[in-house]
Amino acid sequence: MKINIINTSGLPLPQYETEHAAGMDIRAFVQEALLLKPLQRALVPTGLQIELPAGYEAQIRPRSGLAYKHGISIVNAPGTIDADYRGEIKVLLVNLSDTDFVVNNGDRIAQMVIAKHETIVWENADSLTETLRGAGGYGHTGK
Ligand SMILES: O=c1ccn([C@H]2C[C@H](O)[C@@H](COP(=O)(O)OP(=O)(O)OP(=O)(O)O)O2)c(=O)[nH]1
Ligand SMILES: [Mg+2]
Repeated sequence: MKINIINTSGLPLPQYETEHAAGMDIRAFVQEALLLKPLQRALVPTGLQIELPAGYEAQIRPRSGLAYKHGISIVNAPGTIDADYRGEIKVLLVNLSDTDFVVNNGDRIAQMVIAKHETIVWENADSLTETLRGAGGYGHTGK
């Protein structure tokens, strides 16, 4: 499937790093290196604008390597790129470690998964079907 993209970053397009990868790594597009102090967050530009077909979304997810080695995550994970959004995609990084982290131009800071979604219509109801779980949750089945 082809999706229109505008790339003003001069960096490589997001790409699948392996044959069956779900996510394409996306890169930071910054004029100068960005310093993220412990617990600091930043909206990191990518220089990318996309045109998703109706019924699709793009999810912006953390990379596990950055999370494990440097405590770098995404505040709103998974970020949601709506099909009707035409602005620049940005990544809301947060440094959850106790040391500074530097983002350089071109660094692969996150990954994007293109996914289908439903658009639903609510049906007002007076009751819902019964299930074994019922209202149980939050660990009610035990460890
Ligand atoms: O990580 C993200 C999340 C969102 N967006 C863009 C695309 C998305 O379509 C738009 C709105 O995102 P969202 O719905 O999550 O934010 P909101 O706070 O609900 O803003 P809005 O009222 O504009 O929908 O912002 C990004 O670039 N990166
Ligand atoms: Mg919204």
